[in-house]
Amino acid sequence: MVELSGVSFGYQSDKNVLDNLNLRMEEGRFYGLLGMNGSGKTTLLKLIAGKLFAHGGEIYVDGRNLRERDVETLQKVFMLPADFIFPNMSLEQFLAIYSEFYPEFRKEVLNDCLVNFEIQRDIKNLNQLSLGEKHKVAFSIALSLGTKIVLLDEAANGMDIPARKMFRKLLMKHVREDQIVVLSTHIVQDIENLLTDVIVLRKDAPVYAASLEEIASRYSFGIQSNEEGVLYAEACTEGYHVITHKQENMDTEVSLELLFNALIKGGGRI
Ligand SMILES: Nc1ncnc2c1ncn2[C@@H]1O[C@H](COP(=O)(O)OP(=O)(O)OP(=O)(O)O)[C@@H](O)[C@H]1O
Repeated sequence: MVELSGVSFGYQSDKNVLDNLNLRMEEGRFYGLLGMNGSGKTTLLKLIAGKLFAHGGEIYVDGRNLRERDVETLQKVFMLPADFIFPNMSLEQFLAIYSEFYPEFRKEVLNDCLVNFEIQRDIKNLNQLSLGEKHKVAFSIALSLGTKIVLLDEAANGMDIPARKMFRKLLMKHVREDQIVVLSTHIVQDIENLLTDVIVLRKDAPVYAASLEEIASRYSFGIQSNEEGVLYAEACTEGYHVITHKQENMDTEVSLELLFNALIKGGGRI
């Protein structure tokens, strides 16, 4: 389990990016991390990965305080940064260095991911791959390291449409029940049908965190001809896409995009 208790962090002393953040992430859950540009998604992932130190509050991974930086705890977490850079070396050389630190590394998972992405296993220089290929290989490595906590920062960026589909399939296939996945993205379609929970960072409002079950039990998502009784509405050709309090006779499939818009500009009713 990952627990953040009153976590604050700012790059400048007079301005916090994250302020008194409380969150809890559990095994077997898949968290979609959403937020506008600059809302602090990457910063949050870096804090959980132990790359940044919280200025206030504490972060616990399986009950161990991340401030201790003990190897056993750090081995449980892997973050794939959005701006990762591969060194000039072969895949084999790279794995020889990385897999050493991650005892749950599984070559079979890596091979399966690469085959499905149609990437040759024998990569002589990781740095000479195309952008999309780099993202496919980096994501394949991230999945194969088998860490308990997998943090993916906009990991499907640079992938074409079939690759994004494969990205979702591989996550479904290879993520274990005891893992926690947190994936930040601006493209909610990348994670719809995959995630179990949503975390939305908002610049001037507290973080919103809820499971999809909770959201579906509280709200109805549907189409109405008017804005009567809605918590949030967006005009569309058929009338309005709306969020209302849970209604028995309304479609309740959660629309992440509508929920996100409601949370960002909906006037605080959700
Ligand atoms: N190294 C840094 N030094 C100073 N400020 C930084 C640094 N990294 C990020 N920031 C600032 O912190 C804020 C949060 O940045 P962060 O990258 O966490 O946001 P984000 O939600 O991941 O954004 P995006 O969706 O654009 O990737 C931004 O205002 C950014 O300018």
